Amino acid sequence: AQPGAPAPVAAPMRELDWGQINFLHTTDTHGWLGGHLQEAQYSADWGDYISFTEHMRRKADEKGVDLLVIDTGDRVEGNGLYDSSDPKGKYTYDIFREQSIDALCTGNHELYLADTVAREHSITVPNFKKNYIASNLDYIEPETGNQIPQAQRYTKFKTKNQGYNVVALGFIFDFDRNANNSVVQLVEDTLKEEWFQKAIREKPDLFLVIGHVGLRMKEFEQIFKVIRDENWYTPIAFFGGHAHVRDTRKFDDQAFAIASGRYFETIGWMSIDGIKKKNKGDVSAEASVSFKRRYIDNNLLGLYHHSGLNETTFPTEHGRNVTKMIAKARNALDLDYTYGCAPQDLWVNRAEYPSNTSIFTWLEKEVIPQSIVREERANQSRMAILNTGAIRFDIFAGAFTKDSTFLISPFTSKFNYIPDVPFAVASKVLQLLNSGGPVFSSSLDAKYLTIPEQFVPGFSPSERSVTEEPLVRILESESQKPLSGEQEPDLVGGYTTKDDLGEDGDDAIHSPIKFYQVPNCVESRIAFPEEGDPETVDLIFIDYVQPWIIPALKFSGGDYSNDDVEVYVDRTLTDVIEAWVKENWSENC
Ligand SMILES: O=c1ccn([C@@H]2O[C@H](COP(=O)(O)O)[C@@H](O)[C@H]2O)c(=O)[nH]1
Repeated sequence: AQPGAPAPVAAPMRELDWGQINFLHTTDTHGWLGGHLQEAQYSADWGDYISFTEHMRRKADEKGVDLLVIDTGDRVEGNGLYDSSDPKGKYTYDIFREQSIDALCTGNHELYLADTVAREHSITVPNFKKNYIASNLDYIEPETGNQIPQAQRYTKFKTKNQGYNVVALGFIFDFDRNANNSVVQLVEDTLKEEWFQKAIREKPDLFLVIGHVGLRMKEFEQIFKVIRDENWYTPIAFFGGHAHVRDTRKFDDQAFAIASGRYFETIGWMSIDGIKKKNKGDVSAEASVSFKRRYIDNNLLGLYHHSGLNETTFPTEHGRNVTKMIAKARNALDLDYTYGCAPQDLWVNRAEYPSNTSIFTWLEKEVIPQSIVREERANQSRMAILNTGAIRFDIFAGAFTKDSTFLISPFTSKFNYIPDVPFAVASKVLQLLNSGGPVFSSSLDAKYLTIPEQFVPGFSPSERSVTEEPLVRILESESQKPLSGEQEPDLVGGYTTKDDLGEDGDDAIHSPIKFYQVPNCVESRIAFPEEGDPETVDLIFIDYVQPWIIPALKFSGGDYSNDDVEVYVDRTLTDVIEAWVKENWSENC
């Protein structure tokens, strides 16, 4: 863990079930390689994960089974360690590559900006040359304009100890907001490609499908059907992500998918037993395969527990060195530099919106009205719209650092506007953005305005609960009682996941708390007349929302196009929040 990270408290634990093939999985780490410095439950860093993996690989060798390490993308955007350097990722690509990873793929965050796409192609792909898979993603070479696969389309390998033949595929969901030096092929079309049809006829002992794909999205289902039609009994292990939740989905008795949360809070564990090795010429034979899963809270006590080691025996030399690399990078970037002191916690979805503890209420009532202003139009009534997905993380009471600004909002979107929109038209926009529906084309689903945890309808984040109190504070106020006798233990708050395999997936047994739905967008009304409505307003919006704003205005009776849009404030939300905190929370903690 990083210097200054809070120490975790022991929780009652569920063990890891080992099988013939075992997997460790990360996804949507978004640059959190230093772990969580304000939450003890997730405070282990990438160096600790490397130590853990080394121990688990040794254990696998001792048991004569296999262990594969997977990462399913969105490694960038969301943490000062990645976002605050120039160029972005100056330190994180080198830190990430220290882990030995058997299969990895691209997420949508590696594709939003052309620079990020190019860095992925020139740094991460060669760093993991044999193991990086890009089944439906191409890169446009800047020198030639040629469209080439971002990486190999699939891999074939034999596992080290059990000698299983594996065919591995690596997908990104049908993402269409990628920069124009990348091409995402629809999954449905990829499945018809000749190479794919050949891959699914390789007759391996196991198909490994990794993807930056939410488990309840259509893409894994499409892939499952096509592989299963050709291979009636071959086990298929899916590793997904994107929705930022812990989840396991059953496709059939021999095909399961796991998603391992977000922000390096979770290390996913999947194990498979009962795989039948095919002899040459064998057709697929029915087998009784069992899949197990565990969501490991990423903290040192848990990692000691699962590796059977302790503070002295756990850190490996390699792991220790990577922990030092991270600390050095954090220092070089001055990530602990304090801009101010947050007087209270402000939650993304652990508090109701609107409320005094909602981060969106704070932005809507204080930050936006006080910050989003253009001098020459300061007296003009205005409405400013922000999508809730622009906010990625909570604010904890206490020091608000340079790092905090990027944890909350790492994006480079700025503020645009359309001047002098009739109020009668502009006032209908927010409701349309929040209700979604047929106003927007299918590729413009309004759910992509909100936080990823709400992407799946009816899949309430309240079922994926986290603590009511910041975990650090729980540690200070309570001691853990042993799980014995009549006494109910005081459980540390944390994830209490329900998935297709039941309610026993999390390694640490936690007490749950409530999560709340947040709207797709929020709106501030600024410089409005004291009485009555203005005739016209400046309609301001963070530029990510623009593709939805234009059809919403059309539907409301305003015939606007992208040509009517101008820059309002040429600063990112990250810059805006930083300036506001310096001005308003300037006292020391
Ligand atoms: O520039 C951006 C990019 C993304 N968002 C929001 O993030 C989600 C996607 O999150 P994942 O981490 O990829 O799951 C997107 O739907 C937007 O809500 C943004 O606001 N600005």
